[in-house]
Amino acid sequence: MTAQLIDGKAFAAGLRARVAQRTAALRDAHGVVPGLAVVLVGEDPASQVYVGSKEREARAAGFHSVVHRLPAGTSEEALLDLVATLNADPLIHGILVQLPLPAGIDENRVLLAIDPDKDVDGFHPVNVGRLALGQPAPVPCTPRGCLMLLKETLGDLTGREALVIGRSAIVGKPMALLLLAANATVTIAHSRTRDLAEVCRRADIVVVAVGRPGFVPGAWLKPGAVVIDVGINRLPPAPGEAKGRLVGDVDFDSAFQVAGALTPVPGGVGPMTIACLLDNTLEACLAAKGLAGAF
Ligand SMILES: Nc1nc(=O)c2c([nH]1)NC[C@@H]1CN(c3ccc(C(=O)N[C@@H](CCC(=O)O)C(=O)O)cc3)C=[N+]21
Repeated sequence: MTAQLIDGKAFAAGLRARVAQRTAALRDAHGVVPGLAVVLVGEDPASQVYVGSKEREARAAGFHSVVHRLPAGTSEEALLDLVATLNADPLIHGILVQLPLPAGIDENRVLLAIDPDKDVDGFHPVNVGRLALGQPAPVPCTPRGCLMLLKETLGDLTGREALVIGRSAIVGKPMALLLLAANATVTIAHSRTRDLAEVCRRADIVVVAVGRPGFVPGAWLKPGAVVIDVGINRLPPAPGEAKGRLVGDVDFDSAFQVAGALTPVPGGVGPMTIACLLDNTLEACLAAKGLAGAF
């Protein structure tokens, strides 16, 4: 038997529709419109595509959506000034500074400058701390989307053996905390882990976020495992192709033969990230207006 495909694209469309519905109800009842500001520094083509999608989908949900496109040579001070302006703007409830930032800009300093209440990425140290402590906080969009897909596929995660491969601040670490909060037994593996194939074979849930095409082969998986592929890797174009194919960190064809369920790339985790960003922005808006839980 081959794996069930986990349709992140369809799940994300449903989540966006619910956000749009709640946004319309909020506007009709209170005249309040969630505002999202996205800041993009430089001209990285992949970042341009993601930021374009965020802007389009925020508009489609009925948000006030603003994108600030700054040249690659922008100074750290100018970026910090923009963040301060957005922090003070009453029409903006969510601020996202697209990462990575160009060399020469201190990412940590910029993330620290964002008002934690407007930090819809959940990257501010205060929100990282809140997540670690189990306090309410905006949760990073990608791991949050992964958790939704896991719960949709498996239901209760209590007692499941979960393996997170990758220990980044934006995916691996928060993913492990979310799985722990959901009562899974969590292992975090990384580039120094010994015998990863053997560690992987024990896992009921595998979340892969390492940024290497096809890193996890089907042979590493426990038959029936649920596999979430966070990787988005653009392969070099094959002869006759204009653009290379997009592939994940999991070797799809071999994993498809062994896994119980598997997210595709594209159409898996990526669309969930943006849908969760919209949901986090709506929640930040509701909290700012004292309306949390009302819509
Ligand atoms: N502050 C910050 N927050 C982020 O959330 C953030 C960021 N910086 N920097 C870059 C990464 C990457 N990211 C993606 C979002 C959507 C897709 C997505 O929708 N992908 C589609 C395909 C897109 C395509 O065709 O290129 C899919 O997987 O189906 C991918 C990647 C958000 N990021």
